[in-house]
Amino acid sequence: MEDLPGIVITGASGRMGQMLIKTVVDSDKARLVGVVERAGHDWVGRDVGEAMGGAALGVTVTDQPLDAFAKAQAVIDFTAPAATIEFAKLAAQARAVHVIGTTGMTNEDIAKLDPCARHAVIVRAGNMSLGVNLLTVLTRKVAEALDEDFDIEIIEAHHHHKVDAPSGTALMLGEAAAEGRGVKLADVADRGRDGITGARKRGDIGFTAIRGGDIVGEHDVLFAAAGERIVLRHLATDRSIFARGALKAALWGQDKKPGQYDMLDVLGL
Ligand SMILES: NC(=O)C1=CN([C@@H]2O[C@H](COP(=O)(O)OP(=O)(O)OC[C@H]3O[C@@H](n4cnc5c(N)ncnc54)[C@H](O)[C@@H]3O)[C@@H](O)[C@H]2O)C=CC1
Ligand SMILES: O=C(O)C1=N[C@H](C(=O)O)C[C@H](O)C1
Repeated sequence: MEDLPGIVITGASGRMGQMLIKTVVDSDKARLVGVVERAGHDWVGRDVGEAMGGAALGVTVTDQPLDAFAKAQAVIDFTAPAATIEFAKLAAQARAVHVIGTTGMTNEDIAKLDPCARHAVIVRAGNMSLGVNLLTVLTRKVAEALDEDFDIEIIEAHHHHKVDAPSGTALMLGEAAAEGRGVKLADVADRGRDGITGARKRGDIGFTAIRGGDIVGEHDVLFAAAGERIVLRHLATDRSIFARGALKAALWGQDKKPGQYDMLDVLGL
């Protein structure tokens, strides 16, 4: 047990934090060595199992990430962009694999990961599930096969707590579609239609975000032409798919050279 990779979970009380804690505790391939919450959170100082409403796990929630990371082989981080950038610096200092599930990061945020990846392995993906990563491969292939007579639209739906749009997954799918078309997503993305928008521009990739209730995550990639439509769809019904993918990434990263990777690398897709 002692020689299994030690994992720290950040954002312990969050929807994904709690799912990740359960996934690591139930795994026979890793052990939970630390959990982090933001300073001032009422879980700090408590046993995380009890804070989650169950039996004690012998791991106390801390607001001192570096102390926790120093004891770990990997950090799994589904929090918020500003926190993730700080955690990347600390994970690099601790030489721990940093698995980043946080979405809503700007290009400037992402650039701040570059110096960290010189010292440690970073695996980052807007969606850690096998199904969505396979969908990105299919999306690229379909976009490659069709010309601009097919309008590409990405429609995503999430729970009403979600703070960023389009979702990280929608952007991954958009990148895949743009790659298939041989264009840059930044040049063709249409992300905010409202009012008199004018007719759709040929070649654009459109995004629509639905927010409501407890939807875990749904993504459609629509290829619409005159007389026919193709829809590629992924429906997530349980957050465990993201947590399992993140743990797989943390284990995969153990023997890799410092650098930035994604789930296509982890899954070999
Ligand atoms: N890549 C993927 O497969 C997936 C990514 N996500 C992303 O993960 C992120 C979190 O999602 P949820 O768990 O639903 O959100 P949430 O709001 O339930 O949890 C976020 C947690 O992070 C904590 N946090 C914020 N700042 C912190 C700091 N400085 N130090 C420590 N903890 C801090 C909050 O207190 C909270 O507990 C979002 O960006 C979401 O889009 C969610 C599901 C799957
Ligand atoms: O915030 C969420 O919940 C999710 N976020 C990720 C995203 O932005 O795509 C992944 C998943 O869809 C759930």
